[in-house]
Amino acid sequence: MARILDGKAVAARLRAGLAERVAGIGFRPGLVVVRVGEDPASGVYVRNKDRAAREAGFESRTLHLSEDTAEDALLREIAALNADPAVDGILVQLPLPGHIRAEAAIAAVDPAKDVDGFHPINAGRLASGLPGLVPCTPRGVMHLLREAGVKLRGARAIVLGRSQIVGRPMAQLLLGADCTVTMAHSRTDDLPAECRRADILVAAVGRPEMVRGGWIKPGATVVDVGINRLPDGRLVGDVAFTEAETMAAAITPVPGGVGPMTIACLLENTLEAALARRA
Ligand SMILES: Nc1nc(=O)c2c([nH]1)NC[C@@H]1CN(c3ccc(C(=O)N[C@@H](CCC(=O)O)C(=O)O)cc3)C=[N+]21
Repeated sequence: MARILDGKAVAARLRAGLAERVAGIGFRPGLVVVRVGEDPASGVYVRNKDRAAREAGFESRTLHLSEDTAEDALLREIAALNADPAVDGILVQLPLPGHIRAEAAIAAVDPAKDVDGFHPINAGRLASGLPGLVPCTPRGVMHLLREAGVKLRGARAIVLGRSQIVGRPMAQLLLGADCTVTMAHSRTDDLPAECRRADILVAAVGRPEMVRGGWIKPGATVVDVGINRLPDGRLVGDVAFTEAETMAAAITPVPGGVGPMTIACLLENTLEAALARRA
């Protein structure tokens, strides 16, 4: 039976460490989450992030704009936050309403305040092996793998999903840690066979319980980034957990796995951005 990688506990330790560092720097790093409209899933995330930020001594606020906000009005709000010296981190909550181009909003954020790490400048830095702000979820996954003592150098890793937000930066970080990385996606031939070769499997596809027990190499480490709400209200990942845990050596649960790490890394990025801007 697999060891459970307790993201909730690791995230709590990470946040406690950040709180200690913040207490020693003489100012409160400022984080602003920009939320447009009423996407219900975003509500939970924004509240959790706000509480975590305050508990760790950050200044945190949400700029909540109405659903019908025009794109150029949103870009002006972002420009004002870029110019505000008290703001160290800006996160534009996704998804945005359909009439706003997400790429335009992301590109409008000052790369030095881009604590999501989604700006093309930061994505390019990561792909080039240069320092920059790294997306929170992949960063959180790397923390979890290191904390769990998972051997990375030379290991075969597979990333399911090629999103800008998780899959691509995840593959870059694993590559940077000397894994042999496969990026798989909806068009990959014989996905189960690809998965069975992997010592480390990271699932980030957003399809409930798609990864079955038989896809997992015995003894592998399984990281489940998916958070899917089923019609019956249950929260499940992209991995069929009860099947997978009989095959894997270590596995992250949903909830309580990667999600809490994402929030802790948002704070870590905000502190990093705050210190870098003042250096
Ligand atoms: N610009 C932007 N950046 C994001 O990072 C971003 C975003 N937009 N839009 C929405 C998604 C979603 N997301 C989550 C983060 C943490 C949990 C989390 O902490 N989940 C807990 C609780 C889950 C629950 O009970 O609902 C867990 O997995 O244990 C969930 C979801 C960040 N996102």
